[in-house]
Amino acid sequence: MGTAPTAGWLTWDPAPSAPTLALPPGAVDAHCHVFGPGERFPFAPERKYTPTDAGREQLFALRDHLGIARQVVVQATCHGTDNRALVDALDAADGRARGVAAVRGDVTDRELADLDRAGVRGVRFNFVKRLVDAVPTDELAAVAERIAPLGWHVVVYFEAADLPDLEDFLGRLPVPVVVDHMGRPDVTRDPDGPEFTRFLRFVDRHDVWVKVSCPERLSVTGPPAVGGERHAYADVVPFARRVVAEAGDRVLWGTDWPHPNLTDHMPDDGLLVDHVRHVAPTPEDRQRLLVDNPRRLYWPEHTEVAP
Ligand SMILES: O=C(O)/C=C(\C=C(/O)C(=O)O)C(=O)O
Repeated sequence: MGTAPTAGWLTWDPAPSAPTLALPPGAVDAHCHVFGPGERFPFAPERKYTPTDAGREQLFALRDHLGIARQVVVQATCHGTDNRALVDALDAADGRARGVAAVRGDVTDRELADLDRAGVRGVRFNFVKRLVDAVPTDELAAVAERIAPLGWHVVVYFEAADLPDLEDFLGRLPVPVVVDHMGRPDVTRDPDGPEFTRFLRFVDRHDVWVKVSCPERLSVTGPPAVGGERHAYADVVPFARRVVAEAGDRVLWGTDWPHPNLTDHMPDDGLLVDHVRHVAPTPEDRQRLLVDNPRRLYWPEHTEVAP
């Protein structure tokens, strides 16, 4: 695979609007990535897409533009298990970022210790077939056993149809589990229907954490018309509202910047912040979603909200 971006790649919005929602002090973007830059941090040979560069400087600029205090940088599959770009961003963030890395079963204890020192607090198990080749679950289980003493957790990314085959395995992991993008529900179905109810039953049974992120990936109705009112992705809201209502002390939110692999539009990150108003309608909901929950998971040493 060459170094040119994947054909038709939609790159991130260099000039997002200013949110109209003022975020609470200490708000955390709990799901974002860095891509390269490729000349410093080459993309993995085994990757299934090649993005445009999206480096730490742009990531931090977005943080400041949106009124966010801290970020959780999640290793993207385009970098495979080469976590150097992630660690570089953590090193430059002056304590305002934590990381979720990608590792295989042959990771050494020294490598895990170095990642922990850099600010990594979890590993990501990606089950989305268009992104990665499958890793044997016994290898993943062994990784989970080895990160447990570090106090880390596992972030998982899967399609809704994969849940029946994964829930027993995920439920047995000896560490907290965090699900990306609500497990990618089909938002054309009933948010109170059997599919999403099964997901929330899994969340409840195993105290699973859930990111109410990526409405732009899940929505069928899409963003507002240009110049329209700023209520975007209305079809995703009932699903996210259920998660906030039923697992409010284990929900997280993130921008998913720089938004890899979108095909029909690139979201305005300012709109994604405003979308939170509809997902977490009260200030108490937003305090848990944006400040208290991510602090408990990523900055437990902070007893007070640091500015
Ligand atoms: O950024 C996301 O969380 C979603 C996607 C990509 C990845 O997670 C990744 O490459 O690591 C996707 O749906 O293509």
